[in-house]
Amino acid sequence: MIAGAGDPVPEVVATAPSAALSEDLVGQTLLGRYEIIKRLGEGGMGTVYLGEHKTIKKRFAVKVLSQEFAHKEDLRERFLQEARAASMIPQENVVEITDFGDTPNGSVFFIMEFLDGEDLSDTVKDQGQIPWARVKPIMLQICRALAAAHDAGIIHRDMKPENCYRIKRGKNEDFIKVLDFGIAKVTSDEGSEGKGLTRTGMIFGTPEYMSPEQAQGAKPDHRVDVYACGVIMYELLTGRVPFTADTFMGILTKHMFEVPEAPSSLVPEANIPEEVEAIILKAMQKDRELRFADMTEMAAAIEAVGSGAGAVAVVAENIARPSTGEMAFTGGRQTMAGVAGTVPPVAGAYEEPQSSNKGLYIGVIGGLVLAAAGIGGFLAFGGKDKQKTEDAQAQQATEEPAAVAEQPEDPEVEPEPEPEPEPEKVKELTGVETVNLFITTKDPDGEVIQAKILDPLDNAIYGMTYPGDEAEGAKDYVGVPVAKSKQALNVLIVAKGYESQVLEKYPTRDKKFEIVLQPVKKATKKTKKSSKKTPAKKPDPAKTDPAPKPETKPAKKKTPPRLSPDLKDPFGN
Ligand SMILES: Nc1ncnc2c1ncn2[C@@H]1O[C@H](COP(=O)(O)OP(=O)(O)OP(=O)(O)O)[C@@H](O)[C@H]1O
Repeated sequence: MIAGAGDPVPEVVATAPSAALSEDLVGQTLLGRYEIIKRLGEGGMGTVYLGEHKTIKKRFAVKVLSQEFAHKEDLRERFLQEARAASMIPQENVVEITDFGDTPNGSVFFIMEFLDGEDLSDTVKDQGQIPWARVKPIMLQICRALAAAHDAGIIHRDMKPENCYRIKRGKNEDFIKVLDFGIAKVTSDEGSEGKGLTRTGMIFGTPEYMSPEQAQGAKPDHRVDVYACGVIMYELLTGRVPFTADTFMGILTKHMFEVPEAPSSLVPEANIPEEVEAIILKAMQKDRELRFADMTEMAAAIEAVGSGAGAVAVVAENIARPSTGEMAFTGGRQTMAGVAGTVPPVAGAYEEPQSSNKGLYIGVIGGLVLAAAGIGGFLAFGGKDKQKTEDAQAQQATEEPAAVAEQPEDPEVEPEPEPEPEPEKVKELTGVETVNLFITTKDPDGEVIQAKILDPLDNAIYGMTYPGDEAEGAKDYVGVPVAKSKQALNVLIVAKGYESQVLEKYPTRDKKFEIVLQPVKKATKKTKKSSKKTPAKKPDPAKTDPAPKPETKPAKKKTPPRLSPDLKDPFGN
C-alpha cells in the first residue's frame, strides 16, 4: 500500500485496526441465489464467505467489500477491479470469477470459485523447503497463469505464496490457482491511470516480493511479476524469502541493493540444481532488462532444466548500497547512510553486463529516496511528509554517485552490524477497547527467550513477550494490550540475535500463542572474499559451479518463512 511522494496521506490505513467492521452476512442470501454459509477469512478490503448456490448446490467463495469502504466510490471501483481483472484471464490456473452484485446493505460482492486447499505460504510453513521435482510443476502453473494475465494486459503486482492457492484436482495435489488481483494493473486501461488507481510514483505490493523498481515507485510492467516469481521460487526451494529486515524500508532497501544469498549455499542439503539457481537469480536481477523478457521465457527455462540446455545467463550487476546495508527508518524519520562499495556479483553463469550500471546505480539512489518518501507518507499519517521528502531529496542532492561508486569494498573489514531498531515510543492505546495478546517466544530448542512486541508501522512498543523466568515476573504476566478489532493486526517480534517475525493476528479477544524464532545467520568471511575477487566476467567453462559454498553449514530441515505485513492500499492508491 503506500502513498507516493508528495501525495495526500490516506485518511485511514488498511492495516490499522478499525472500529467500523464489516457486517456479518452469514445466513443471508445474495441475489436470491447465493446462500452465505460461513466466514472463510478476512482481507484488507473485506470478508470472504463460503456460499452455496441455492439451486445447483455448488459451493462458491463470496468476497464482500467491508461496509466501512462501501460508500467510497474509488474503493468500490478498486474492489470490483479485482473481479474484472481476474475474469479477463480465462486460464485454468487463475481463480474464476463468475458473478457480482450489491449486498442488501449497500456494499458490493463478487462470486469466485471456492478453493478447497491452502495457499503456498501455509504449505511452506507446514512442510518447509519443497524439493525441485515438486516446485517445477508448481512454478510452471504460476508462470502460465501470469503469462495469460500479461497477454490480457494485466500485471498482478502482488505475487506471493499467499496468493497462490494449492488445491487437489484429480490426482494432482498441487494444482495451483492464482488469486487476489486486487491491485492488478490493467495496462491497456488508460482511464484507470487518470482515476488514480495505478499511478506512477505509488508503491504497491508486499515488501518481501517487491521488485526494485516497485520499491522505487517507478511505473511497473509485467517484469515485476517475473521478479516476484523469482522470489517465490527461492522461498519454495529454501523455505525462506531472500530478504528480511526489521522494517519495511529495510526489506525494500535489500531488494534494491543486495544480491540474495545463493539458494544452494543457503540449503546445500537440498541439492538445488545449478540451472534452477540461475533461473531464480535471473528472474531476480535488479535491472529488469536483465530478467526473463516474459513469463513464457521463464517457463521455458524451468521446463528445460535437466535437458542439457545449461544454465541461463545471470549478469553480475554492480549496485551501490548504503554502507550500513540498510536505511534506518524508525518512528517516521528516515536517515540515509552514505553509499559505499559494490554488491558482489551473483552466482550463476556470468556474462558482461549489457546495460549501463551507472544508470542503474543512479536510478536506484533516486529511487531509494522516492521510496523513503512514499513510506514516510504511509508511516507518519500526517502532513509532515512533504518536508521529510524535501529533506531526503536535499540529502540525495549532496550525494556524489560517481565518487562513491569507486570506493572499493575492503574484504577484511567486517560490515557494521545492522542496528536493532530502538523503539522511540510506547504504543498509544488510550480511548480504545483493548484485548491482551499473550505471546511466548522460544528458540528452536524450546527455550523461552523474551522479545519486544512492536508495531511494524512505527516501531512503537506494545510490550514484551512472556518472560518465562519467575524472577522476571512470569507469574504475573498477563500479556500485552492491543486495540480490539476484527481486522488483522500485524505485530513485529524482535529479539536480539534472532530473526524478527511479523505476526498477523485478529485481535478480536484475548489470545495466547507461541512462536519459534530462528537465530540470525552470520555472514561468513569466505563469502565476502569470494565476492570481492569475482569480477563480472564471462563464465570460465572449466568452472561449472560458480556459486560460492560455505565450508560447513548445518542442514536446515524446516525454516518457517517470515510472514509479511501486506502493504496494499485499498484507499484509492
Ligand atoms: N476463492 C477462495 N476460496 C477459498 N478461500 C478463499 C478464497 N479467496 C479467499 N479465501 C480465504 O479468505 C481469506 C481472505 O481473502 P482475501 O483475498 O480477502 O484476503 P487477503 O488476500 O489476505 O487480503 P487482501 O485482499 O488484503 O489482499 C484468505 O486468506 C483465504 O483464506
